[in-house]
Amino acid sequence: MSQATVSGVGGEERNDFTAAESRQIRERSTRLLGSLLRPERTRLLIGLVVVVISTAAQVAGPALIAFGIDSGLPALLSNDWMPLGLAGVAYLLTGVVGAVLMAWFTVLTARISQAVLLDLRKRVFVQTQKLSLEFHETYTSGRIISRQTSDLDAIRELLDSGINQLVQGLLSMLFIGIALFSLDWASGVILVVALVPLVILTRWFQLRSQTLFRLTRTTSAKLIVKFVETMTGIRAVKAFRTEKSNNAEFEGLVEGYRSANARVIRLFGIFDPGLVLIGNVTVAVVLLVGAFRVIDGHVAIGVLLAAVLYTRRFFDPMEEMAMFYNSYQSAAAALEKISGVLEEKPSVPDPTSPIDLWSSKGELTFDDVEFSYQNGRVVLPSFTLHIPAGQTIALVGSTGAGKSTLAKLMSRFYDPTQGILTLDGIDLRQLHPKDLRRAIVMVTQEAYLFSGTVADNIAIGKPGASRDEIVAAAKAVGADAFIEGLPNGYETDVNKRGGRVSAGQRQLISFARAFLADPAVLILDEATASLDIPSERLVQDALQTLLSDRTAVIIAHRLSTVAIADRVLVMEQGRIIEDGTPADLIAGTGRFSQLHASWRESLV
Ligand SMILES: Nc1ncnc2c1ncn2[C@@H]1O[C@H](COP(=O)(O)OP(=O)(O)OP(=O)(O)O)[C@@H](O)[C@H]1O
Repeated sequence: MSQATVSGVGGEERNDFTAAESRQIRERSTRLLGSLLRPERTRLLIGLVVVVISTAAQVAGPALIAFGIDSGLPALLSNDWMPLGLAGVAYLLTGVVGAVLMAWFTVLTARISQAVLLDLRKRVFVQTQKLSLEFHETYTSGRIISRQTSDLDAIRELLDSGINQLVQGLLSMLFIGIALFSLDWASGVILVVALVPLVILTRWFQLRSQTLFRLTRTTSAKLIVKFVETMTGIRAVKAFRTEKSNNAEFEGLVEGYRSANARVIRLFGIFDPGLVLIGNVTVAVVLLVGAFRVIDGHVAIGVLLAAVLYTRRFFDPMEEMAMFYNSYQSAAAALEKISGVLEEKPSVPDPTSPIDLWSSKGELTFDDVEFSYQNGRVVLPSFTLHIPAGQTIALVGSTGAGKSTLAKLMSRFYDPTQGILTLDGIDLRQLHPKDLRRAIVMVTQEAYLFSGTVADNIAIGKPGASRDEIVAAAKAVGADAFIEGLPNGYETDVNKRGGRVSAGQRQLISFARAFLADPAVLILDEATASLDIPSERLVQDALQTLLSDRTAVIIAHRLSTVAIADRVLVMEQGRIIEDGTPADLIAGTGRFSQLHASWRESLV
């Protein structure tokens, strides 16, 4: 397998990585983690010092008890309260210091994790928005939602508690080991022996859980994808009554998720009691061996008590550390996926040294342009086309002919695979993105309205537009009348009940948006065939206003639109097979005159 297959989101669907590919993915995650943690390095350093002191203070407890019992009590019998008093004060002090520092550590790590998560969340949003349409057309919305939700949650879980517990756990085990060996080496040796079954059990758990956790993640991701897909396509679901089969499929997925989780729980069902058992047996052995040695006079009673307390405490973080492994696994997988998305390069990159175009005339030229999507099949074979400034072009052709593809090239959603596409003589790839967006606007079929008011939605065309400008734009395209009729006029929330607008009205709002943007080139995917006649007339009038004084390319679905065009391009299988004025083409005998005839028939 070539290395290139795992770059970006390429390896997401695979789990048969070679060693080199795994390394590549791991390095990518590590790089991302490094770049996220770098700004937090001062806090991290303080946090490390704080947790070391706080754990040491907490581990001091049993040793002080041993001192109190073995030295304090005998001294007290001879009326010397000093050693016991010292032990008591020290115990209290270490307790307080340990607690205060622990609180500080918790706050510090929470701050770090918040900062890291916020940074990551922003990066994912900025990146997914920056990625070209090509990425979004293949990477499903369910997957992109998973990146921003469940993946970030997995990382949050790890940062919020997992890492704290791991660091505290490891330090505590280390300090306890040292304390135990310095107090009573025999108990220390028993603890080391106990490490053997502990390591075996943990290793067994790790190996088993790795596959199982991966299974729970993939099954839960499938659930999300199915859910998002169904809800995005809810209209088609309702129209074709696919609820039943969707339910059945979803049930199957839920069952898969449940059984994966059940297997994880069963695994914990063996691991947890196993840990407790090893802990208890070790404590019993330490107590038993210690008791004999106390009787022999080798060990003081206080030391034995401390040894038992230490042994007990040694096992306390084990369960949490095993859980850490769980959250670490999900977080690592999440980070791998997120780093893949962040590594993706936009297929339509911004120019490195952009050319400014202050005011565009709107002249478009395709010079020997060829285009194929990622799969390599040539959709638009090499062609040359000149669109003079100010011309209104109707693009017609049967479905799949390549009309939308041509439109997507003009608005630079994609770049040509060969040849050059220029605006006023400048290669679109060289044009400053902000100038490009100002000069060329595409109104898509969906006429998408974002949450917010009608006014907000129109203002998208020109951020910061005044209310007068917004109303003027609405008036120009004939949208003013219906907007004034909405419950709150321009302030009506388009997503609230009562604010719902019809397809034609949505189209008008998007026209007002485009009018306000006032681009030199307007590209319009005209999908208004379903409108009723009055709405159609309204939209038609709006269109006339919208198109005047600019270059316009309309994917025309209606005869009335073609009539207002200066020029018609007929496309077939990616080629422009006819090019002329509507009148000339109708008079001819080509594809368009047939199309025109059948349109006419459909009107009578
Ligand atoms: N993202 C894509 N990846 C691969 N192939 C694509 C993609 N989008 C479109 N195509 C293919 O490109 C060809 C042209 O599609 P295009 O959408 O441009 O046609 P169209 O003329 O606009 O059709 P319609 O009128 O149905 O919208 C079709 O064969 C289609 O299958």
